[in-house]
Amino acid sequence: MASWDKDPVLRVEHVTMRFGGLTAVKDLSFTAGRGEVTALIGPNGAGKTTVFNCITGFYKPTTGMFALHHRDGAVHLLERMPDFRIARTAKVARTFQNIRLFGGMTVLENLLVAQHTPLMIASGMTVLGILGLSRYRNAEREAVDRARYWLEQTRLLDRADDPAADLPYGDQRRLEIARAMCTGPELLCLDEPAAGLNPRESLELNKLLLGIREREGTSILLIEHDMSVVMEISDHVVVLEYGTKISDGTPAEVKNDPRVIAAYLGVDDEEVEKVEHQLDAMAEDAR
Ligand SMILES: Nc1ncnc2c1ncn2[C@@H]1O[C@H](COP(=O)(O)OP(=O)(O)OP(=O)(O)O)[C@@H](O)[C@H]1O
Repeated sequence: MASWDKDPVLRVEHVTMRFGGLTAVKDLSFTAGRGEVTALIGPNGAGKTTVFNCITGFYKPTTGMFALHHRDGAVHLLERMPDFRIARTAKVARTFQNIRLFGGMTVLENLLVAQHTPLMIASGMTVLGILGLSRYRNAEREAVDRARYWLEQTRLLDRADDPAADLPYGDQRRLEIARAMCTGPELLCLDEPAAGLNPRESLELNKLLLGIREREGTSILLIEHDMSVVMEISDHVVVLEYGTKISDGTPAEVKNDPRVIAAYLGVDDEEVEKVEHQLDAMAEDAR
């Protein structure tokens, strides 16, 4: 049994998402393992972002289930929860394909805003609480410490007081990851984190993500077009094409799967069908 099936953090079961007449995701099932990096890959328009948008509550799937398993055994059915509860209760954090920071706020402020909810809870939701309660002051100190920790991990500490919009592109991408990590997620969803990075920044991103997996034990689900990132850091790769899963396995298994090769080489549909027939015949022979 694959490691991701033994101890899953996320189980996606028979998910279909339709937009009017267009089926963006078709009967998709896969599992993401706890403490592992799972990559969701596929050509443009394959349905990857739609899956992310369903996981984080931006869309509700037409049918199907997303079960998020916490370490304490609690299971959250994401498709039944509003998006703020997916973030707060199920503890799923995400970054976006296009960076969405508060550009006018400082780098540090971006990380403190991300921790707004625990701070408000500590205040008892009252102004007096904010002014007087030691509980609030402790929570505030913890929020600053956590922000500082993630600024160190992402090598952004020296830019803490600069407006986020002033950071170079690669730094902004790392800040987005720091912001998501400040919420203490069970599952971190990253939408094309390597997009627009140069090779050096890409290597640095790999190190950061592997560090998050090793040190924090955070499970990561990743959409990525950069195959050097996918092959280097993933434990498990799921491949979509036209909304359907065409392959699912370790990076080495997926890389050598003729269906994946065909999908990525952009051969015409007839050719893909031919390869599929060959594969089916081989599977038949093997039985
Ligand atoms: N809100 C929407 N309304 C209608 N169609 C949509 C919507 N969102 C996505 N789609 C369609 O669903 C399909 C899958 O899109 P999606 O963005 O999920 O693909 P993707 O694999 O993330 O692509 P890319 O790699 O280019 O980001 C596409 O045909 C897209 O046009």
